[in-house]
Amino acid sequence: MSKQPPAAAGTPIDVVWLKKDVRLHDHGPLLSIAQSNRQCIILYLYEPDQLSEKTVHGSHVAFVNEGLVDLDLRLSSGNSEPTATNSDIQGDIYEHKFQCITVCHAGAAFTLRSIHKQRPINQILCHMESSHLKSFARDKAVRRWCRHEQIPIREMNQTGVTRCLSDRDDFTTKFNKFLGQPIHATPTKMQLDELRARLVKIEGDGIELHGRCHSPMKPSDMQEIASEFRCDRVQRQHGGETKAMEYFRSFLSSRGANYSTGISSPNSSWTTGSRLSPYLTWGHISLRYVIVITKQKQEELRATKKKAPSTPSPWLRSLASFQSRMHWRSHFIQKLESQPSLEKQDQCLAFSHLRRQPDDFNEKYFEAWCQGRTGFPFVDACMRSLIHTGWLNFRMRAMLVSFATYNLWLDWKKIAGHLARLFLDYEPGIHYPQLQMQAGTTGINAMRVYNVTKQGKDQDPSGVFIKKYVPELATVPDEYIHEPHKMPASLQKKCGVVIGDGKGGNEKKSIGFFQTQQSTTILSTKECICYPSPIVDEKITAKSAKDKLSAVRKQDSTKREAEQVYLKHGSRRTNGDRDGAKPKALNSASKRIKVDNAQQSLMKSWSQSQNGGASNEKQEQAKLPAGQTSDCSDMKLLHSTENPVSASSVSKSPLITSLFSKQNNANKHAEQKKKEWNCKTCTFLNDKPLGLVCTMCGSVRAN
Ligand SMILES: Cc1cc2nc3c(=O)[nH]c(=O)nc-3n(C[C@H](O)[C@H](O)[C@H](O)COP(=O)(O)OP(=O)(O)OC[C@H]3O[C@@H](n4cnc5c(N)ncnc54)[C@H](O)[C@@H]3O)c2cc1C
Repeated sequence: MSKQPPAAAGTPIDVVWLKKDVRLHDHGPLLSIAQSNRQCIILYLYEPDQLSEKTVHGSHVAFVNEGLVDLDLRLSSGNSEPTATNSDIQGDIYEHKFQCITVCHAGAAFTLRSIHKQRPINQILCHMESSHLKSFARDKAVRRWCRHEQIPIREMNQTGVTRCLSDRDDFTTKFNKFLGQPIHATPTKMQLDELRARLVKIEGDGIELHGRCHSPMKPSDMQEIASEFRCDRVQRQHGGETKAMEYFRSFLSSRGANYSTGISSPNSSWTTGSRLSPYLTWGHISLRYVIVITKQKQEELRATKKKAPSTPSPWLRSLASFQSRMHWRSHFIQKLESQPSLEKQDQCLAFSHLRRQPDDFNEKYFEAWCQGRTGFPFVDACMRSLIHTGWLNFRMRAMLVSFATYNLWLDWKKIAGHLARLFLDYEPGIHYPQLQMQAGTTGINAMRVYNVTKQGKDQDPSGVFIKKYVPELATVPDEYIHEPHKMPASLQKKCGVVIGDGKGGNEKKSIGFFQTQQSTTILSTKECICYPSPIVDEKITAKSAKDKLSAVRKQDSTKREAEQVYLKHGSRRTNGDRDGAKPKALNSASKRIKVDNAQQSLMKSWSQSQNGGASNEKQEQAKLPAGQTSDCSDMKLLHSTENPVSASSVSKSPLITSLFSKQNNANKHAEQKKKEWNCKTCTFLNDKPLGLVCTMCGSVRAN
């Protein structure tokens, strides 16, 4: 180990600011300081403003802590191999004393300022984060401060998401370019030994840092988290790069073979799914590393297949399917990066009034859903399994959201916090676009209303999953396990389970009764265990919800707005994918976009010829990418009656004739549109031109 002289006070230092990237492999910032000869601090912060988000749960912090201990152990032992196993982490992680990582319970800008006052910062190295609004705000504040102090901040990319992406068409090219860059080498043992010698000794060097933590901070001590969420989950996955690598290895060597066929059922997906999501979210494994190593495995498999083409193997199909999902990850995160307001706002504003009318929110339904006491065994099992483990497969997550937003008619914003706290892998960039997609408010995806009873029968035919997580129903015969309320009273008695509140009461009483109980407690009357009867009629509620959504989807204004959403966010893959954004749902809109683009260029050249080449500001504006207009202004322009082109000035070529007749229709349409007005309160499009109040929400017309 080469010894460095102690830091002279005032020698500038580098700061590696760890965020959601607590790992050693493919870590640009850590490699950069490992290769340098500069003094540095490796900093991790428990940030009060970020912890106070309603989405934070103690299990998230506990998972992060395991990652910190794992990394600290590796840095301090010089054990740089990502395949190394760290048995030390199995002990009480809260006993661990940080050797290499400086951890503080304090805000980012505040801590960096404090360090800089005591030892000038030469540069800050970190990864770019595309997360919720509070983290955007935090990053902006840090960047502002860096600019003011003239401290370079290098934010490296680890997701393949592009900041300030002006055109969604460029996403894939840029993403592939990101993937094509070499994986950052893991620092060698020698580099780590040298790095350790260059770490600033905080107290030893007389540096005082507010909120310094010498050991991981327990979630139970974090006052910023609401007290009921400062706990952990019994059966969650454990954090750390070592664990992440174990999961990845076992996936590629055995578990992943039946990925394609196994991921739909909550029984099989537990093992056939990669289970990498929390590691990817918290940065304990790198996205690029997973994609590249999987690609290598795919190449090996292809080579083997060439040698023995007749040997059947599910591997290639499974890994192709897995790779698509790895790509979707960034595809979804890009949406939030490009439009952070998706956390709070409907992607397609035409749906903003839905589920937000005065009587729409039913607190009892919400509570029953949150606790897994809806009387729909499969829904309840999924919710309770999440409560225990913090993980659920994709299909069942989608089903939970579908049930909440269609059958219970709950606003996706009301359920977002609960699910985020439950998901150990909570990733805002996937969470909000997915929530909206399942709730049907994106405007560009097909409406997916899950029949929860059918899902149960398909994915858990003999009720194994249900009986595991809804033990009240353990004695129910298989033929009734999906609809226990259909059991005759005599059979209920025989099984020792009463469906309803056990008092012969009606549904509502039943919910009230269960709502006060802990989610996993089995309730009992004197003789029997109780399980609620269904809180809603599945078919009736699904139909009513579909009708309401369809009515909005059919409106021309919705379609026009959906076009804008597609331009800004839609997947450009022509075949679409089940879980990805699906242009198919927008076929007509996509066609219209093409025509409109042609119209725009024609209109521009016509107007230029009419105005002697002077540019028409409004039409220039109409050419702006969707993301650069505050609303659908470009589409409004296209349909505006200010079109300077007259029929006589147009050539009679078939293309022009057809476009011109389309333009005439558009003009007629625009006339019609002038009579419609959007409610300022609920955004509902009212078609009564002289109406003084909104038909939907009753607000007084403001325009
Ligand atoms: C309402 C809803 C909310 C969701 N919220 C999250 C979330 O907060 N964090 C999260 O990681 N996933 C989320 N997902 C996507 C998906 O359910 C999980 O990624 C998956 O279940 C994780 O298990 P796995 O690692 O075994 O996935 P695998 O099937 O093995 O997939 C590998 C990786 O690909 C990514 N991925 C898989 N499916 C999707 C998808 N549909 N969209 C985007 N990326 C995907 C994940 O990073 C995952 O780890 C959500 C899905 C829904 C329907």
